[in-house]
Amino acid sequence: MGLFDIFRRHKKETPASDHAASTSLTTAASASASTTVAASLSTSGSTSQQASVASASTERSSSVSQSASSSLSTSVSQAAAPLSQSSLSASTSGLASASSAASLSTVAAHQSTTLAASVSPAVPSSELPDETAGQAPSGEESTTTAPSEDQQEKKYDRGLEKSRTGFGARLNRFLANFRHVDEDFFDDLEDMLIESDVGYDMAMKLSDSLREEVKLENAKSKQEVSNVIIEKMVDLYEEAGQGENPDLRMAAEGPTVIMFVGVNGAGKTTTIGKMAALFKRQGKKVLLAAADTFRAGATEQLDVWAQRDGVDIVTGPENGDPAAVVFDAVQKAKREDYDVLFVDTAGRLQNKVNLMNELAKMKRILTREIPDAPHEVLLVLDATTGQNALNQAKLFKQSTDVTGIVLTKLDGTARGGIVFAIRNELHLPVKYVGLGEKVDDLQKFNASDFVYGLFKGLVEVD
Ligand SMILES: Nc1nc2c(ncn2[C@@H]2O[C@H](COP(=O)(O)OP(=O)(O)OP(=O)(O)O)[C@@H](O)[C@H]2O)c(=O)[nH]1
Repeated sequence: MGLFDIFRRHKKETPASDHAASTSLTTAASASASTTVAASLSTSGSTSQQASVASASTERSSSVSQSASSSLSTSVSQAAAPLSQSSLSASTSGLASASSAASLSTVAAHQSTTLAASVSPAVPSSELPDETAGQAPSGEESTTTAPSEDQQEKKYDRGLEKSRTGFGARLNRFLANFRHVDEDFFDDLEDMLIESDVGYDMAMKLSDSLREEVKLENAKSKQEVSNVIIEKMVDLYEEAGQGENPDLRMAAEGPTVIMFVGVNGAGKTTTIGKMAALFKRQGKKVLLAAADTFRAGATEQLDVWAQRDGVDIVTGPENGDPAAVVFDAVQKAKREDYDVLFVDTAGRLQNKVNLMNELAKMKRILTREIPDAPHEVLLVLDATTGQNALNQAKLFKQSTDVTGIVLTKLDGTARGGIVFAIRNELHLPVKYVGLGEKVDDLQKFNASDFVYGLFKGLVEVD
């Protein structure tokens, strides 16, 4: 479907005067994702001291993963504490984080931990302790009442407000200076697109194909040029998305297993909390696996969500073997007929190699226990980190079979162009977007509605 078909469809569905409030959305109820920092996956900034520590930790971890994978049981010995955090540092500024990470976080208790992963029963939210504030999701609403379709639509519209106004304002500024189509026009267009986070590659492709198009369509007025730009963007976006499946792949029978990966602070835990609430509301029996045993407080944070959502959780001791938690969780999911198992993973280990080894180990366990699991490996990316998020995604994609993206904090960025860059450069479907910190702030992603939301008001349709 071309751009103008999308706009005509929306126009037909919605009275023109009411357009602003009505980005017709898919009604996938919500749950959501979220926050913070961007992580730079790189070894840059690491000192030689770190480098040697990092390599020591790599060796250590690979021997651990080998022994653990050959005889996987809940009791696994492993290197617990981080040796060096240089490679996977979480922050929007790679250098800042690399240097803070440069202080070698110590040592590493090479502990042997017998992991008796514990299973917490769900606790009614009325019985939640007050001290959950702070770690807990900030949403106040009950997870059992689904928001109405109308509320959902408004939320989606509000969540995209920044991107829409930011993108629109940039395009408008650009067009305000428009005199005629010449080389300066294309240079400015490329700058504008790169600023909007559509990615260098997409900006160049777009500018190249516009050269032809503007001539062909004989576009002269601002509105004509604007329409051609937007229509071309949508065409390229749709082309790059051929064959993508925007839906979650569910198991034909038995538990569906969904693994969440991504750097610290991208919003994995929050997304799981939101998605668990969503599935619970749909009547599914949901189990969470707290396999981020490395970050202090990560298990507690997920536990708070489990209690709040009224779903069960499998946890292990801090610094314990995450693979053991996964093993216990998948066993429980099979034995007790859970519909969905969500696996939270660490965003940062000693280094990138260790992180990827850990993820691979967890996947092996899941596949051994349920042959087509994990059914999804969702990479959680923080939209506010722009190109940094894209670079992380490339690294994760190289080392893990990522099947889709959850793009969080879309409410916090004025540069929604990242959605174009993800599709164009990664060829991975964005399956859900996080539009806030609350439990209902997760939306199933609909590409044409997103595009409509970005450009409405900028396109004139007959
Ligand atoms: N505004 C906004 N905030 C979000 C969204 N998703 C998550 N957050 C916030 O982002 C912060 C980090 O989220 P987490 O879920 O802890 O991130 P994580 O990836 O699990 O981080 P680690 O547990 O450290 O690996 C929290 O403060 C969330 O409330 C979103 O869609 N919008």
